[in-house]
Amino acid sequence: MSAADHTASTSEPTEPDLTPALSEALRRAAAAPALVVACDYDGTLAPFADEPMSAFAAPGALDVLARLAELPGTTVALLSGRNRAALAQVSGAGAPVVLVGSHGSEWEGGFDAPLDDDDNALLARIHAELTEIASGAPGAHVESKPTAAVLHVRPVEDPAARERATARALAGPAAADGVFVTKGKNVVEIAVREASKGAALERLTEQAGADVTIFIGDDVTDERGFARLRPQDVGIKVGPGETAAGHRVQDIPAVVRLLGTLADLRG
Ligand SMILES: O=P(O)(O)OC[C@H]1O[C@H](O[C@H]2O[C@H](CO)[C@@H](O)[C@H](O)[C@H]2O)[C@H](O)[C@@H](O)[C@@H]1O
Repeated sequence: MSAADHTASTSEPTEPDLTPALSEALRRAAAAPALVVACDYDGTLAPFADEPMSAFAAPGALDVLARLAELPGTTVALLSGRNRAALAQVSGAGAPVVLVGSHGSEWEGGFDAPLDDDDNALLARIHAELTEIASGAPGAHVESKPTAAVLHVRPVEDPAARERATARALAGPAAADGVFVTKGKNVVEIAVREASKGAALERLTEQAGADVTIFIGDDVTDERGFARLRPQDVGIKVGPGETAAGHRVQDIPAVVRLLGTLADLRG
């Protein structure tokens, strides 16, 4: 059943935000001996902001994650496109919450495959080209990550300038050989290493020996995570848009309430 089907079948939800199917899935997950709860950060737990380091977690989000992470047999993870240091800083989250950055490729011990000289040279070139593109679109800026450079156009007021900058990035540095491109929400990210939230979820699931994994996300990059969930797992898409997730909630406050419901059921 698709997320749209679940959204449509809202006859008798037990919580205002939750369809009966999602309520039942949470009840089942809460009873699992080993549970992973993995959440995307931006757009899932934190409202968007023009300046990435000002995108703080929604009220109650960190408290409920910490509460879940204290429960026996429960692994809680933030699985973000951000680099790990930025994720830790902006979210304020830390152990026992597991932080996985750079779209699933950056763990506590760093990257599995660190960059070599050629990768670093390519990354520097991408960064320079994106910086030149950003200089032509007032408000645009470039975020540096260990394996990627990101053109941000959210603060660009003129929609035509925003479109132009995005198109230039896609036609220019994003079309180079050996790069991996992610077009997210008002961002074009160009990486020199491939990363997948799907592979990261599988690793979290295996490490924890999880009977059930819950993954919550809002962006296109999260679709690679939803696509790799097992039948017994629970994928939850936040907000509108096509998705491979089996369930959907409307917005960030609904995510915080849902996590609270899960903690109550499991606690
Ligand atoms: O996987 P996520 O945790 O959702 O991270 C995805 C990207 O999030 C950040 O960009 C997004 O949030 C910014 C702050 O609100 C916003 O300005 C931008 O428009 C959004 O796309 C982050 O800066 C990126 O590095 C992440 O890849």
